[in-house]
Parts: sequence; structure tokens; C-alpha cells
Amino acid sequence: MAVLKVLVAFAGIFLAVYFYSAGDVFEPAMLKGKRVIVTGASSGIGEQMAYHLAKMGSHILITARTEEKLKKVVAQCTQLGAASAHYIAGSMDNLTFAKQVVHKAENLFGALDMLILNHIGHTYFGYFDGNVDHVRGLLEINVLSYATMTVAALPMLKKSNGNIVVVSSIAGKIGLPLSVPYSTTKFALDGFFSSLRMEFIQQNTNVSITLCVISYIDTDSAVKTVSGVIQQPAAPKEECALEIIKGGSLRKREVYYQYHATKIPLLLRDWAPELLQSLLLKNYNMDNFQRREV
Ligand SMILES: NC(=O)C1=CN([C@@H]2O[C@H](COP(=O)(O)OP(=O)(O)OC[C@H]3O[C@@H](n4cnc5c(N)ncnc54)[C@H](OP(=O)(O)O)[C@@H]3O)[C@@H](O)[C@H]2O)C=CC1
Ligand SMILES: C[C@H](CCC(=O)O)[C@H]1CC[C@H]2[C@@H]3C(=O)C[C@@H]4C[C@H](O)CC[C@]4(C)[C@H]3CC[C@]12C
Repeated sequence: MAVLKVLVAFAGIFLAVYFYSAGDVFEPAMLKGKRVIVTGASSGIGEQMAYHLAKMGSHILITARTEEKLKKVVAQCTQLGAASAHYIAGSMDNLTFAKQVVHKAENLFGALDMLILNHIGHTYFGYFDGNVDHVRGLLEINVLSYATMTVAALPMLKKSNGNIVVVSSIAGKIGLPLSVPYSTTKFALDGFFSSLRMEFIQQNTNVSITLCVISYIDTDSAVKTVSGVIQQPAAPKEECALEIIKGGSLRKREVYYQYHATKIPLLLRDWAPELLQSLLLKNYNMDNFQRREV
């Protein structure tokens, strides 16, 4: 009898979850004609997001520092079917530039539906070297430019009931070795955007905030940085990029990619932190380790 009760309870939970999430069906047409900014789109996950959006028929403004790469990505986006594709080159350590990106979108499109914040500044993969100025500089690029762009874009996003998408990392939820400055900035994003999301609810601001918790992805920079040290395989950047866009479009609070590589460690984080710590440390082959620039 007790077993039956447990089974009925599980069936109830399953049906509730199934019907609650039934409206969460993504269609590429949702992005057709939408006006989107993607930062850090000259390579890696950002570049792949630009290509997906182009295939879906969005208007795209991409940004990063390297103009030559941006030109190539824009040309590819145009070929893939973007409603329009544009770039603006500059560095996010300059917060005036961060605002200029949003103003350029306003001038080009007259509105904005989705702001995808994805860029990261250069750092190192190695033991914390005591350089607090580097942490401060990285906070400017990885966090304060995100906040600056959000503030500048908010009037447009309020009018369009739009989406803010923040690309973070499992290293922004769980402390990991060899990336202290990077991890600091990703934790800060969670604090800023998760608090802001709560205020949006209190203020009836219909702008969604999606925080993306991402595991190891096969971008050139990540693979080059951790190869030989990290044992686990990297997940594909194309799929990762699509999952981020889907999550933002469906107005999800958080995206977990890859699901098992992020959700399971996060469950252990609060319930078995010592076990998680020892499992994570086993992932690092320190025999092959030497400090690398990212
Ligand atoms: N790859 C991975 O394993 C993981 C990645 N992530 C997250 O995914 C996102 C993308 O990472 P990934 O694709 O691997 O990174 P990449 O190194 O491939 O891309 C980083 C992008 O940021 C741009 N960028 C670098 N410095 C600056 C700057 N100062 N100002 C403006 N733009 C800059 C780069 O272009 P340019 O040099 O031309 O400026 C590039 O377009 C990041 O937020 C990262 O934290 C999260 C977890 C794992
Ligand atoms: C090895 C980590 C996963 C540990 C686990 O057992 O799940 C990786 C998860 C996130 C990675 C870092 C990251 O967030 C992206 C950085 C981006 C740069 O392009 C290069 C490397 C990163 C520091 C990357 C390193 C591996 C992870 C920590």
C-alpha cells in the first residue's frame, strides 16, 4: 500500500512537471525579425549564436575587438539568411564603448528584443598569482560592461518585453581551481542578474533574465587552455549556442548545458560539498599543468 502511495505521488509530480512545461516549445520562427545584440561574437560560442540567429532570420549586431574576424562573421550571417547583420568593433574594458554598442543597435534597428552578453576578457589558467589589479580589470570587462549594457538597453527591452541572456559558467556557481579571477567575475554575474530579476518581478518589468550555466565547451580558446589538464570531454559549441538562444527566447531563469555536467554538481554542492570537491579535483591532471594565458 505504501509503495502504491509513493507511485501515485511520483505520477502526480511527473504529470505536473509535464503539463507545466508543455508550453515551453521552441520554434526557430520565434527569432524571425527579432533585433538581437551578441557580444563576444568573433569566435567560439558567440560566433555560433550569430550563425543560429542568422538562420532564424534575425537582425543581428555583433561585437568584439577584432574587426577582421567580425567582418567575416557578418558576411557568413548574411549568407545564412539574417534579416540584417552588422558589427561594431571595440573593447569592453571601455564602458563608454559598452554603451555605444547599445546606441548603435538603437540607430540601426530602432528597437531591441534580445541582449546576449557573452564576451570575456583575457585571464590565465593557473594558481592565483596575487594580482588583485587583474581581478579588478576582469571585473570591468566580464561584469561591469554587462551591467552598463543592461542599463543602456533597458528602455528598449521594456518596450519590446525583451530578453537579457547572460552567459556564465559552472565556475560561476561552484568554486574551481586554476580560475580564481574568472570564477570571481562569473559569481558576480549571478549576484547582479539574479537580484535584478527579483526586482523586475516586484516592479512588473516584463524583461526576462536568463543566466546560462555552461560546462566545458569545445571552443578553440577553452580547448587550448585546458588540454592535458582537464580529463572530461568538451561539449559541442554549436549545440551549446542553440541551447542558450532557446533558453533566452523561452524566458527561462537559467539554462544548464550540458545538463548532467552542471545539474549534478549543483545538486551535490549543497548536499555533499566534500564529495563534490573530491570528484572535481580528480578531474585535474596536475602532472601536465603549467600556467597558461587564456
Ligand atoms: N568554452 C568553455 O568551455 C566555456 C565558456 N563559457 C562562457 O562562454 C562564453 C564564451 O566563451 P568562448 O566562446 O569559449 O570564448 P572565446 O574566447 O571563443 O570568445 C570570447 C569572445 O570575447 C571577445 N573578447 C575578448 N576580450 C574582449 C574585450 N576586452 N572586449 C570585448 N570583447 C572581447 C573575443 O573576441 P576578440 O578577441 O576579437 O575581442 C571573442 O569574441 C564566455 O562568457 C565564457 O565564460 C562558460 C563555460 C565554459
Ligand atoms: C574543467 C571545468 C569543469 C569541471 C567539471 O568537472 O565539471 C570547466 C568548466 C568551465 C570551464 C572554464 C570556463 O568556464 C571557460 C573558461 C573560458 C576560457 O575560454 C578558457 C577556459 C575556461 C577557464 C574554462 C576551463 C575549464 C572549466 C573550468
